[in-house]
Amino acid sequence: MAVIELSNVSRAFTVTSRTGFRRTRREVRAVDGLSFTVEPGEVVGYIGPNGAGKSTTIKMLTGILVPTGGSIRVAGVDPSRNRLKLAKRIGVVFGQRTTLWWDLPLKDSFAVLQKMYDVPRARHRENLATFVELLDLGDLLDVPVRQLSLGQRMRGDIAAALLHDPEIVYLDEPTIGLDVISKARLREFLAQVNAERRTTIILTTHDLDDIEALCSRVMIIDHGHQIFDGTLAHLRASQSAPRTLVVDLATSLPPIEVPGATVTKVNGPRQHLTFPTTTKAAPLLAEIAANYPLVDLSVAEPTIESVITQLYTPTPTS
Ligand SMILES: Nc1ncnc2c1ncn2[C@@H]1O[C@H](COP(=O)(O)OP(=O)(O)OP(=O)(O)O)[C@@H](O)[C@H]1O
Repeated sequence: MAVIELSNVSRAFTVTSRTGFRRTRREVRAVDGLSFTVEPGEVVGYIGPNGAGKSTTIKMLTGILVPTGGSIRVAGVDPSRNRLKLAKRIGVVFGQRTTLWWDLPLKDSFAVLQKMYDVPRARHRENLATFVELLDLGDLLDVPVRQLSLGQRMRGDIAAALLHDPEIVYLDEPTIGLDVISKARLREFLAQVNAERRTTIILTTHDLDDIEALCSRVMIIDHGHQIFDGTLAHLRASQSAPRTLVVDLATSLPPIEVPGATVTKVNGPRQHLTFPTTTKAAPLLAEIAANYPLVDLSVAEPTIESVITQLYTPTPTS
């Protein structure tokens, strides 16, 4: 049974602007007729350009915002009507701000959370020991949160969001501002939590490496509408972003001529060619090998960035 269910959900805001002495009011539809379900244990990447409606969706899923239309059920309840009840079953991390107590040492924040969520002491101890080890928090427990670096604080925030064994976790930009090693460790940790605890994860991020590392499913939203829902492989296949062929020749030559492909860069004996995803690579390779002194070659799939950029870019109408 689905753990998250949205049916035709909308959320509008009234925005007032002033020009001279005139005040005008207009309606912004942050989320507009959104429907989807999420099954227990799924890791869903929820992505979209700035202002697409991601945070508004997450706020409705936690019950902070009430939809102006449609219905939502999270863990079997309406979030806005059962906010406190639901709080025990979900965890939330907002990368841009902390939910920890600024002046308290990390361990005291964790102790407050144990009381707030009424977590049995033995379970709390067990979870804390696991997260301290996996997130390398041992040396940080006595440090006041305000003295932690961004990466250290984020690890603390993630532990805090998981200590009460939530079934669902919403992560909003959890890797923002972290260095590559911290990002990789955090992704590993989240994958482990998902695998071992079957925690459902909804991940909002602008870092597509997070999505590639963690998400079995990606949902893309733009202007409040869902524009894609499927696997990364489907997403790649759904768009016609070109593939790249990198060819190493025995000698430097002017751009080679290969029907169906276009040379985009010449770098000494190395030439880069692009060709549509609909074209098969093998005949191109045969053509090059037959006509040029080929030494080595590789085919690069379109990056997920290029696929998504193409998806966000409206096609010009003629
Ligand atoms: N409280 C509010 N009052 C008025 N408009 C709002 C409010 N909250 C969001 N909006 C508008 O709703 C739209 C969607 O905003 P939202 O914050 O959900 O986008 P987002 O996808 O999370 O963007 P970002 O990636 O920049 O965080 C935007 O046009 C935003 O200006």
